[in-house]
Amino acid sequence: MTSPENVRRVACVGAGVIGGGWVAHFLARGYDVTAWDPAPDAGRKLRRLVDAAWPTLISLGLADGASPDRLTVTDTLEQAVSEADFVQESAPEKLDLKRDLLARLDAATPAGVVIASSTSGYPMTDMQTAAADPSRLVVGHPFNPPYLVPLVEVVGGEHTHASAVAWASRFYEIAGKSVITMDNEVPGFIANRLQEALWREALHMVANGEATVRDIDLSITEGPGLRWAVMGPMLTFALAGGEGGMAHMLDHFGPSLKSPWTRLEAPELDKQLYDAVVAGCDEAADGRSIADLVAERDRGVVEVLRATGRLDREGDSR
Ligand SMILES: NC(=O)C1=CN([C@@H]2O[C@H](COP(=O)(O)OP(=O)(O)OC[C@H]3O[C@@H](n4cnc5c(N)ncnc54)[C@H](O)[C@@H]3O)[C@@H](O)[C@H]2O)C=CC1
Ligand SMILES: C[N+](C)(C)CC(=O)CC(=O)[O-]
Repeated sequence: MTSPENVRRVACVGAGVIGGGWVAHFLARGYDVTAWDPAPDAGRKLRRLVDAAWPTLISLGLADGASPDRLTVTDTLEQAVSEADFVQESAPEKLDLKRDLLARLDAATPAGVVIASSTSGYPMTDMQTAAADPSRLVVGHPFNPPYLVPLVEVVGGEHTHASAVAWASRFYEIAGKSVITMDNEVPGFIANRLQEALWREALHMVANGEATVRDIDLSITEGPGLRWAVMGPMLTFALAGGEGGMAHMLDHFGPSLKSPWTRLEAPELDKQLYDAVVAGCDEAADGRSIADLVAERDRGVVEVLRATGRLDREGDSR
């Protein structure tokens, strides 16, 4: 098995929003990247995504020798993975598709090479059932866009070997990511479980006419979101306790946790709610295209990373 330090070639299978973002990230980190996606126009879309991200990646600093020319889009899945030192799967979030694809990847990838899935929430135990060698299959859950947002959540399944989880965590670190390695398959991992709780409440408020899509977004970008880029919800709330810190915060506000501030069931995603959320986002976009919004988001994330000193962290360059 190649050590994480000696990885040269990464295969990305599935090259949409997240697979394409992974491709841009690994190219910027100086890897050779092979990519495969069954969609007829996938290669063209992928190169467009990489080209759009590249100026930002240059401004952040590329690894020695990094170049978009080191991307090869292959005609088959087998060609993409046959010489890979690591495989990142980013196909659609459908359990049966992931099961079949991971089994196919396992059959085509050289023995011992770790294969990671970008899944947003399926436990690896449920996805690895059809693979001949499930021991090398891990979840490597990224955040959009993977070339800018550092976090990856790594966890194995029941049949994953601990060494594959450790290998993937180390590799992602060398490749410039911030890694949370999980010992157990917590539903939704950590960050998505938190995000989904917030999202569920947001949908309830839109469905009940309690808040507009714009109100929801402003409530985060002008409020808690500003603090969360600096400190997480725990330390942020510790400061709500003043000199008494978290202990005073819990004494003061802990009992109100029992107040009915939250609705625990997910709302029905019926047509009315669907249409309200889509129309609200169109209105919030205010004529900006998705490409405009991606560029605006990327500029903002880079500024936040700079302002919070995250760009010069140890381990960020290889
Ligand atoms: N979009 C997001 O914000 C995030 C998505 N993810 C996860 O990443 C994965 C991919 O999601 P997206 O990139 O958003 O979806 P997407 O729809 O943008 O891209 C999926 C790509 O997979 C390709 N594809 C279809 N069938 C395939 C197959 N059998 N084998 C390989 N590729 C196939 C499609 O042609 C498409 O290009 C999912 O597991 C998702 O949960 C994880 C973090 C964030
Ligand atoms: C929307 N999503 C559930 C696919 C988001 C993620 O999984 C992570 C992210 O980028 O926020």
